[in-house]
Amino acid sequence: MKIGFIGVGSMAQAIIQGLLKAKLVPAENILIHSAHQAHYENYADKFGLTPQATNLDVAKNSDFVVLAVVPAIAKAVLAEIRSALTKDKVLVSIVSGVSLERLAELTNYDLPILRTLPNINSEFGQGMTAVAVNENLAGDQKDQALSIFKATGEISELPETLFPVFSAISGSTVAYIDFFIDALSRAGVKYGLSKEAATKIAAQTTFGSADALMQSGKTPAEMIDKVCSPGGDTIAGVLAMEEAGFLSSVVKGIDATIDKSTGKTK
Ligand SMILES: NC(=O)C1=CN([C@@H]2O[C@H](COP(=O)(O)OP(=O)(O)OC[C@H]3O[C@@H](n4cnc5c(N)ncnc54)[C@H](O)[C@@H]3O)[C@@H](O)[C@H]2O)C=CC1
Ligand SMILES: O=C(O)[C@@H]1CCC=N1
Repeated sequence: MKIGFIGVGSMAQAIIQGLLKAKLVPAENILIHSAHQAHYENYADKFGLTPQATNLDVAKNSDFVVLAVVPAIAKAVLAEIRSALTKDKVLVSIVSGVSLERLAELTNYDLPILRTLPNINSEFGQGMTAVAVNENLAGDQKDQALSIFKATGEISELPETLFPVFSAISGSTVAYIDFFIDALSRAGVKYGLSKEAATKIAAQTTFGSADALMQSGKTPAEMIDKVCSPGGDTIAGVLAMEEAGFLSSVVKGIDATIDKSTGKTK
């Protein structure tokens, strides 16, 4: 099983590192090409991957061709590799906002296609990836395609209509959680902690809270209630955060993310 990456930016590197840690395939079975020769050749050299001179070579020599470029150039790159995309290969897209129908239109209608929306936590095996397949992808070929993302975390098969909201509360939310951790850490610095100590405390607390929530099977509201002692400190903090607009600020951020990914805003 050879997995080729077209584009070796932040997201492709996270998936590649996750695959290497999971040992899904030998490193040399990962083929890469991107816009910057010095970068992709050094990266391939460092991790034992196989560099390819062109996007077309990646497509010709891989069983799974992962399109990992920004949405604006997806069309041009697909035109470049279209002739090599035969139906014994699977096109795997991680590109935000490009539908299965559009991917088929830009390639060949008999091509097996997996559309995904991963997140950057794939690097450490803690990814969360939405997946949707077209009618040409089934059986072993589908299982193998999904195994790429199962190796780097959890997957969720979703209708494409829900991809924008998934992308907002997962792909983009990695940044929003870090934004929250940074805000907590700055509050810690305000009261005398070093930035390093405050960040570690805030990050471990975020990690532990997510883990406890999932292990307990309780709702977030139930977990909040367990921490809010009657007449205590936490309820005072929750009310002050809400007075400052915590909930509506988060939802407005998600609204803006969805509007951007669906082309409602520039
Ligand atoms: N960064 C993230 O957390 C996530 C990103 N995505 C999607 O992943 C895709 C890539 O995003 P990032 O990795 O963040 O962007 P990036 O800018 O870090 O990476 C883009 C890569 O494409 C390469 N590239 C540019 N022109 C090329 C060409 N003509 N042929 C081959 N390679 C070319 C660049 O050299 C670079 O390696 C986007 O479509 C984005 O929607 C999806 C989910 C999460
Ligand atoms: O910011 C972006 O456009 C991509 C899509 C989801 C996460 N990063």
